Amino acid sequence: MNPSSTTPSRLILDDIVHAYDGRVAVDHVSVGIAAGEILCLLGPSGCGKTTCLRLAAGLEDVQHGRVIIDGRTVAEPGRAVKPEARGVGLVFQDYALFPHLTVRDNVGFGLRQAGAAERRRRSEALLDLVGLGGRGGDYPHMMSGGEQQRVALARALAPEPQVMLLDEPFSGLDIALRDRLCADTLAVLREVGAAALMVTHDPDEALRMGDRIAVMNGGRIVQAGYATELYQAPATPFVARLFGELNAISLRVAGGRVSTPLGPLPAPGFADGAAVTVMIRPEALIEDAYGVIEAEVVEVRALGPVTALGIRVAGWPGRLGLRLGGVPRHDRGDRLRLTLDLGQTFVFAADGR
Ligand SMILES: Nc1ncnc2c1ncn2[C@@H]1O[C@H](COP(=O)(O)OP(=O)(O)OP(=O)(O)O)[C@@H](O)[C@H]1O
Repeated sequence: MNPSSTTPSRLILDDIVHAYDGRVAVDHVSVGIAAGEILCLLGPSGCGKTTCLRLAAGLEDVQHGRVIIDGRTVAEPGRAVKPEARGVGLVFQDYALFPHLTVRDNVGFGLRQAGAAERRRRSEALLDLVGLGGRGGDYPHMMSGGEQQRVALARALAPEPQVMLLDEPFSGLDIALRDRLCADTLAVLREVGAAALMVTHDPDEALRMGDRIAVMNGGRIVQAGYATELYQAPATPFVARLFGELNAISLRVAGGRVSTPLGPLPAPGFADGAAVTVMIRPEALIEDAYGVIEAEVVEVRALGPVTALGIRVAGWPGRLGLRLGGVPRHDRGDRLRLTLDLGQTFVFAADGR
């Protein structure tokens, strides 16, 4: 992502390279996040996400590149503004609350300059904001894990940071609680208008939380953009697979297209004879009484809101995955007619990753 693009960025990581013991963990990463915007760094374990966050927070010294907050360089090789002087709020998974302080005092911890009355007023207001109004007198051990995480969020927001850094803030929570906390956090971040950088390995969480998503792999950003861009136009098979397993087949291009057992697909930009991997999302296969693709159902799995079918189509090696909304309406052995949604099919160079 180009940090000098249209909206002024409140937080910029500019050409960050970082190595541990000579092994590169972050490789020329640049991101810019505007006020009121949430950018999710999404990628598998070990791809360098947390290192980026730690560099932005000042918990790690910058070896190459710069961290810029509100136009001010806060870290570059050999020079670093202290973490507490960066105006940054941190919500790290293991950023424990102080057990001997009440929830209210935990939230007010970063407001020591304010008078006692003001500190109390602001702590209570923040607890209201995260849905914990009236719980200020409790101690952390009296709260559930999700409630403690909301307290941690309120504590991070208390000094009204211009920048929020969140590292897997919802991991380890059950789905219902995670969804609620995601929504709460989103609302709070929007209200305070901070620039937020959030790390997650969970694509659902990134889609839910991120205004934009930067996908990392092997220390690099492989694609960055709006969620719809990543979903509809993945730059690599890796990005395509992030949002669910795909049906894949290896073929060769002929006459600007590739002939698949599901019909021909355009293959612009590929030379004749080029080896390609065709990837088709399960949701690209649409049940259609007039469809030209004939399939046989070989597997039916009810997944709650959707049903996953395994189907066979003449010429396709193995089975294809397909998803239909709702409870199962098919049995093994049923025959289906399908149409292919070309918007959810992708042609990548065979050696692409
Ligand atoms: N303090 C350290 N010393 C040595 N190597 C480290 C250190 N911290 C991270 N690494 C290595 O750097 C790479 C990137 O780690 P990082 O924690 O940034 O990745 P991540 O994407 O956040 O992973 P996870 O989701 O598992 O936390 C990994 O290979 C990791 O083992």
